[in-house]
Amino acid sequence: MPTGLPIHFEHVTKAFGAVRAVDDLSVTIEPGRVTGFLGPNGAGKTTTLRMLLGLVRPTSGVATIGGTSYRDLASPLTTVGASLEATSFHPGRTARNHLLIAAQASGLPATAADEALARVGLQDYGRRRVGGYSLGMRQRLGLAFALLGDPGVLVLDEPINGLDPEGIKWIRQLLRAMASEGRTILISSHLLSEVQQTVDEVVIIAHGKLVHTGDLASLDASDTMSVQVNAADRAGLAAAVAAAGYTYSEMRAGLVVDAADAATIGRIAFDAGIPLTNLTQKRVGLEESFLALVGEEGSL
Ligand SMILES: Nc1ncnc2c1ncn2[C@@H]1O[C@H](COP(=O)(O)OP(=O)(O)OP(=O)(O)O)[C@@H](O)[C@H]1O
Repeated sequence: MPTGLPIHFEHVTKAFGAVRAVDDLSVTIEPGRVTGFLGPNGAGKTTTLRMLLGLVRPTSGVATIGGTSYRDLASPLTTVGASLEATSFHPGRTARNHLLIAAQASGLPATAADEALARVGLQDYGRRRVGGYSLGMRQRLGLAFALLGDPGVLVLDEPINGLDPEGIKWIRQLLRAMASEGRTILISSHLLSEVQQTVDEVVIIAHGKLVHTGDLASLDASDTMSVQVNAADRAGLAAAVAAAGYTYSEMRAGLVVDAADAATIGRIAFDAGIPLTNLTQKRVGLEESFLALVGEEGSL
């Protein structure tokens, strides 16, 4: 069984002229979990992954896999598998041939190609030319390349982008299964909603800087809870809520009281002698918390 290794970024900075694409990023990605690397377009995700894979040299800081820089890994392909962008495949060549060539070049046996094809569900299509592949099949083939050396660490840039619902379900199950085998799985996305059901942990960057890291639930902080409440005497309710120091917005279905819990709002209404017709605790969605963290850019 391949070993999942931690990924460390230590004070990693990459400047392109005046642009700090990545700015003093320090974070650890643990094995056995699926970690979502999130941020709006241009936040610096691809540059960070490229530094991790030795494709771009950091201006300062170090990125390591199990304590070793990619360039110094004794056996890169069996340590870390990566798929950075939609790889261009020769349309006239079969998927199996593409993989066989890559396996041979890396000193892996031919069986590695068939195993990778099977792992991504392309075993029945491996002898077809890639030119006839759908986008989803190409994505699977890209993943097969990443899996060729059966690595313990998987780094995938936007792997869900362009997949149909069935493909999304499939990759979700695959990544979760691989994490439960103890592998380290890092996947980037500019949309939290796209990876929300796949990831255990999130690392969020904006303008090259780390803005949040933790498990998915940590995004759903309690101070982002609100209460939806209504009464026949809505004006009286609004006055009582405001007098207790809460801010609210008025919706068609009632008031939405910010940063409040249902028990407290219920008591305020009771004390004011206002019978309620509705009292519901609302959580601000994860997506909204995410957008609040990454700022306006998040809506791109
Ligand atoms: N080779 C380069 N030369 C100059 N600027 C670059 C280069 N590569 C990236 N940048 C800049 O660095 C910033 C971060 O880009 P990066 O591609 O890492 O972001 P990203 O989060 O991956 O976004 P996307 O999802 O759109 O690819 C952007 O402002 C980009 O224009």
